[in-house]
Amino acid sequence: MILTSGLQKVFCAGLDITEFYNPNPDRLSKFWTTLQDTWLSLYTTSFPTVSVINGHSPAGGCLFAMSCDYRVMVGPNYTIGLNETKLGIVAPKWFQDTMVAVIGQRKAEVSLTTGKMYTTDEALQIGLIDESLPDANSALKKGTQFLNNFQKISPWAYKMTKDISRQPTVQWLIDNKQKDLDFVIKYMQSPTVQKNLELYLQSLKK
Ligand SMILES: CCCCCCCC/C=C\C=C\CC(=O)SCCNC(=O)CCNC(=O)[C@H](O)C(C)(C)COP(=O)(O)OP(=O)(O)OC[C@H]1O[C@@H](n2cnc3c(N)ncnc32)[C@H](O)[C@@H]1OP(=O)(O)O
Repeated sequence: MILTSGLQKVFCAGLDITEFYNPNPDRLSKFWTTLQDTWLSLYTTSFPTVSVINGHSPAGGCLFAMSCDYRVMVGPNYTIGLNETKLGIVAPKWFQDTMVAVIGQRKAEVSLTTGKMYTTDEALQIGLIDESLPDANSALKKGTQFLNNFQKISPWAYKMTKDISRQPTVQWLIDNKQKDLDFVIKYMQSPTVQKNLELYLQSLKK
């Protein structure tokens, strides 16, 4: 499966920040549970996945890209990263662990604490993406070539290998789904977090 965007310059703008601003707890609960379930499904697919990152990919966009098996990004003008600290919020543990699995503990810590958005070249250098291509068509071709590798791999061997590799992060969320949800709902009601989100939303307006 190839995950890509039909938009001109945005792969995924991340989660809809307006869902966190002045949230209705019931609605936020459904929103966050849907996110948890979507991520669990994407991170544990029984088939190979590639993200063809054909535009900017902040926060939740970066999470979805990192959850695929391989990342091909169009360069040099787009950016990718977990920028939550720039919004004055904290990337949840499972977001962080997904990044650690891709780029390693040290680089992930620097990336997460600074909320850095990496250009395509920088992302390639730190291993956040696997390949950089100059346009969307060649990126799609590269992504397809990667998937073709699996024609000669046993689906069972593929899935078991991926499960072993991703199990700790997956299991943590399965075991802590409700705790994670309760924390997000409480956290999003904090006046400080709300103020940070208000300022960030204002900064996005043109
Ligand atoms: C101890 C443990 C703690 C655990 C607590 C857990 C709590 C964590 C919870 C949340 C985690 C959230 C993760 C996220 O994904 S947050 C979202 C992060 N996203 C961003 O920062 C992206 C911001 N957007 C941009 O940078 C740009 O819009 C860009 C994607 C680069 C596209 O640029 P451009 O094409 O120029 O688009 P515009 O700027 O014109 O945007 C158009 C309008 O859309 C609005 N917008 C953009 N992104 C978002 C978004 N993610 N959510 C809501 N709204 C968004 C933007 O304001 C424009 O609005 P308008 O047309 O009204 O002006």
